[in-house]
Amino acid sequence: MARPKIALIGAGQIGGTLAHLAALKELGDVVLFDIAEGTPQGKALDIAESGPSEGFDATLKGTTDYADIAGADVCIVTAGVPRKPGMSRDDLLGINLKVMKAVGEGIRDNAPDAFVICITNPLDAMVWALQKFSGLPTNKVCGMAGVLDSARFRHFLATEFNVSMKDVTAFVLGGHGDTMVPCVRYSTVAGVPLPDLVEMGWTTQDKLDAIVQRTRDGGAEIVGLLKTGSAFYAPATSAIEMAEAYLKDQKRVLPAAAFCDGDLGVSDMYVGVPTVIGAGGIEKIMNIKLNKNEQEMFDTSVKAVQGLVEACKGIDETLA
Ligand SMILES: NC(=O)C1=CN([C@@H]2O[C@H](COP(=O)(O)OP(=O)(O)OC[C@H]3O[C@@H](n4cnc5c(N)ncnc54)[C@H](O)[C@@H]3O)[C@@H](O)[C@H]2O)C=CC1
Ligand SMILES: O=C([O-])CC(=O)C(=O)O
Repeated sequence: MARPKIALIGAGQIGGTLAHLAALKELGDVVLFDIAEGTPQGKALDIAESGPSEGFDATLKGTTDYADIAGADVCIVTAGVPRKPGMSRDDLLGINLKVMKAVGEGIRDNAPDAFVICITNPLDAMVWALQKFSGLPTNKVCGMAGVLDSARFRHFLATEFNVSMKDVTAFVLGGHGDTMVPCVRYSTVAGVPLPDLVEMGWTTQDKLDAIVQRTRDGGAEIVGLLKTGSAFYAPATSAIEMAEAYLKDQKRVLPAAAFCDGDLGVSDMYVGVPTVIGAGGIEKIMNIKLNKNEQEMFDTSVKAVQGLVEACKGIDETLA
């Protein structure tokens, strides 16, 4: 049977890392697409030349021609620009919206059956626009942010508790911005919720609050350190986890920016919610119950995303 085909739209920092990871894991044959002539070809050849040492047979092709993504099973979109220190993700909206239009049309015309994972920021508004521009079914278009934000939360928690990352679960919901909602009650160490761990004296409420805030600021922390761009290793790993769940029909329960149609009280927009990802794409949204405080934070986050969606409609009238 032919290997699955994975198209990576954008061959920058995340795109290159995605290609490397997809090849190392032999998830499928990789096509790297970018508008910068030479970049996708150079990265594809460089990674392919690591194949003999790593022992993978997956093929890699770099291209500036959308025709080469034809028939892709998965498309992961990182095309656009990242932020620099002093910028918010929302500052990227105008420039990246134009990129989403070109990418959406490219996917629509060449890979209409793909499962599409958008990474480009500001994430929730960009995935909303990408779905509109591509016209693909909403269950086949989603955004990656929650897996990354939850991984950051898990990393900070595991370090604080001095336990294995494997035993820490976490859910970060809402929009991928300053208003994201790390769900303390639904995050656990081996099933024991974080509030219980505070009661048990494993940490203090102040320390937990600081970890929640560090999680919210996780992207900005890396931007401040790198200075030339934003995080790319963990974002790529997170999207690969989602792509693998789809390709292997794993039915993984992962937070993703998914199209909500009344889910968690949200209608007609994309926002971070717990989902089940399998061969059907976003197969289910878990309509978890939020308490009053969580609901308030989630509503604030949804409102922030709604504002960005309205801004998109103001810029491109075909979206209105
Ligand atoms: N959702 C999330 O959790 C995260 C999102 N991001 C976002 O991901 C995006 C990509 O980040 P990086 O890979 O670090 O940026 P990068 O600048 O390294 O790569 C972006 C690539 O997109 C290409 N590009 C620009 N316009 C294009 C078009 N019309 N068609 C195809 N390719 C095009 C550029 O030539 C460049 O190679 C940024 O918007 C960033 O903010 C970054 C980290 C996490
Ligand atoms: O912070 C940024 O600009 C990139 C991003 O979304 C993240 O790393 O979470």
